[in-house]
Parts: sequence; C-alpha cells; structure tokens
Amino acid sequence: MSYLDLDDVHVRLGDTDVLRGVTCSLDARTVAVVGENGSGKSTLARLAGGLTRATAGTVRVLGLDPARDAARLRRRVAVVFSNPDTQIVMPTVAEDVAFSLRSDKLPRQERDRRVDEALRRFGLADVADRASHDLSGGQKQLLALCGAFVRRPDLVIADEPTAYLDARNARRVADHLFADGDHKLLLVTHDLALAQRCESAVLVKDGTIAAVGPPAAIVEAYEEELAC
Ligand SMILES: Nc1ncnc2c1ncn2[C@@H]1O[C@H](COP(=O)(O)OP(=O)(O)OP(=O)(O)O)[C@@H](O)[C@H]1O
Repeated sequence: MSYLDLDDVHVRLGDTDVLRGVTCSLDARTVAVVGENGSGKSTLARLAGGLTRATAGTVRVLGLDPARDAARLRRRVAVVFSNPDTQIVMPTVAEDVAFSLRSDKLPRQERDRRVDEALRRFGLADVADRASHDLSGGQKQLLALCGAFVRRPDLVIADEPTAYLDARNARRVADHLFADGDHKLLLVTHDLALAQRCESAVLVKDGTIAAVGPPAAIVEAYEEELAC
C-alpha cells in the first residue's frame, strides 16, 4: 500500500508556486528524491512530514490527512534534516533521546530501556552523559537519527542527512537509514550514489515530478539534464 499519495498538489510560499500540480503514489520501502537546487525537494519532504501545508490538492501520508490528523501523523513520522543543531534540544545526549519519547507517556523504566537500546544501536552509549552540543558533527547527526528512530516511526523523512558529514560518518548515517526495519524511508539527497541505494527514485523539476522509477534510470535522466 502506498504511504504517500499526492493528487494535484500545489504549494505556494510567499509569492512563489513551489510545487505545481504534483501527483504521485509512492509505495517502495526506500525512495530517493533528487533534483536541482530550488526544484522543490525539501518542500515535498516537508509536505510529507506535515510541516508544510498544501495550498490545493489532496495529500495522504500513511493514509492520514496532515491537515486533519496532525497529531497522529507526528507520532508515526520522523523528520531528519541536514543540520542536526536545529534538532538537538536537551542538554545531554541521553536526555535529548528521551525527549523524543515525551509524548508517548511510557512508564519510566520502559522509556529508559528504549533510550539505552537506541543509544547502543547508534554507537552513542559511551557519550550518553555528554553535553549534546559538544559532540562532533557526525555524532550530532547520529544523535538526531537516534532521536528519530527511538520513536519507532513508520516513515522516516531525511532531508540531505549526510550533507555536512565526512565519508565515514555519511556511510554510518546511511547504514542506519537503510537498516532493516519496518520503517519506510523518503530520502532527499544530492548524493547520487546514495540515491541509488534506494528501491525507487523521484526526479523533481521546477516544482513538478518529472519522473518516478528505478534509481539508476532516474539518476541517468537527471545527469543528462544537468549536462544540458
Ligand atoms: N518559505 C518560503 N517562502 C518563499 N519561497 C520559498 C520558501 N521556502 C522555499 N521557497 C522557495 O521554493 C523553492 C524550492 O525550495 P526547496 O527548498 O523546496 O528546494 P530544494 O529542491 O530542496 O532545494 P535545495 O536542493 O537547494 O535544498 C526555492 O525557489 C525556494 O527559494
């Protein structure tokens, strides 16, 4: 079943028509979103995450209407951006991960168990009590991911999550995003090798979806376009 259904969706921000009549139905477990700067990729990601509203058209994310089911959507969708500093809110690493579970109202023991498990999985157990803002850039992005995954989301939306990372940390972050699990992944990226790890890809052009298909074919079409 598709988890992102858009029907003739328009998004107008200020005096710009950022998305113009987007229709698509995405059901692959991992989907890359590629396209030139300013084409509308982040807006598409924010729309899917319920962070930006459609001006017109129909949006369904995991079958939910973001305009009516915002709270339910927030529980099931996690969004990760390129700059982890914008997502770290608590003084220590462990507190920051626990903060992600605040609305789940779990018993304290269960919450602590889930935080410990997530810290171990993301290689952050040794820095659990460190000040969040003292982490390296790579560790901060792992912390942002850890906070996203500890909630066990059905859909992870990652907008250029490896943009500021060195090759080793970029690989680590990507491996977590692609790790086996029940979550779907919508990945906005300029890293075309990373895009090709996805099962499907979307090419965004001038606020519209120019093509959807196997990543190799979409990347080839995009590279041809860039060469023009
Ligand atoms: N809040 C806003 N108000 C007005 N225009 C906006 C706003 N947010 C984005 N835009 C414009 O919408 C267009 C698409 O932006 P978006 O960030 O979705 O593109 P993108 O494909 O993700 O770009 P990049 O690859 O550079 O991150 C750009 O022209 C941008 O300037």
